[in-house]
Amino acid sequence: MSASACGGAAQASCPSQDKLTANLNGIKNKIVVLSGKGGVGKSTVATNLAVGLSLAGFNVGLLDVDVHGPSVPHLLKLTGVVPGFEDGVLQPVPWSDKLGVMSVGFLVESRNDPVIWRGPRKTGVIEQFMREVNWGERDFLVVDCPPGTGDEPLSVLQRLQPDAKVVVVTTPQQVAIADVRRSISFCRALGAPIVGLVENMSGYACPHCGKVEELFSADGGVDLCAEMGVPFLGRIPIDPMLMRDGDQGNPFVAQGRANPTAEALQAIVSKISACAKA
Ligand SMILES: Nc1ncnc2c1ncn2[C@@H]1O[C@H](COP(=O)(O)OP(=O)(O)OP(=O)(O)O)[C@@H](O)[C@H]1O
Repeated sequence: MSASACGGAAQASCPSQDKLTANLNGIKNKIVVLSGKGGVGKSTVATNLAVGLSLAGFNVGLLDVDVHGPSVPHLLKLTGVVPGFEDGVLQPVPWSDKLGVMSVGFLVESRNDPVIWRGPRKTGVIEQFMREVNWGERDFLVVDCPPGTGDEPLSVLQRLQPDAKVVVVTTPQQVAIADVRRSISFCRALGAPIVGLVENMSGYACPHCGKVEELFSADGGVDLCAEMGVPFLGRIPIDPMLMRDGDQGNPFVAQGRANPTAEALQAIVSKISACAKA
């Protein structure tokens, strides 16, 4: 089976869903970043994708629905920010004039408090995000999901239908691949088209010379794409600068570096923007 990015079947929406998604009507392209496995770099990919698209001139929203570990505020140096609330709707927090951000992390009072919410509460928060954030006119909404195929990705994909597309993130190891295979089946069961798969932490980028060395098994993501007919979007190496930038709240793609990691991220941004509805 061969695969190309951008594909996707439209599905009929229902009136109650139309009401729930009214504040999403001005968004041309919805990209959901997910993975069956935790810690593979979903937030890193989602944040750099959103920033990269905004730097390419697109008007972008970034929505973080990881209720248990919302990391987007930290990755963009926006921790402690309280979003505005006007006319009954939340206002995205501006990172720049081209990128607005909303995260469940903005609504949790303390960064040290655990979020102990059962499924319906989590689903309710996600539906509130869908319904009550004034996204306005955007070229893209990038959604960072928590790991797995549970309530949060299910709610997001159901609410964003019929036109959400998915970017799946994995690492090369078989233990991640097995979970990510389930994510692909999950998307297919929901009728959500997959733009492609990113193999993150694929090899190691030397901080001195930039050369990428294979560390563990390679090509797990490529093989999975071939097996399941999913487009391959690229490999991002383990790069200490990518981690350090994230820790410091400086998105890597905005630092103007020229190395294999920057090239890989830029290529992913270009592939996603090539699929954009104008
Ligand atoms: N290619 C990479 N090179 C180096 N560090 C990376 C890379 N990708 C991600 N990281 C680091 O790995 C850690 C986990 O990344 P991230 O939070 O993006 O994963 P996640 O999949 O969103 O996690 P979770 O499942 O907890 O939501 C972070 O410290 C991040 O900086």
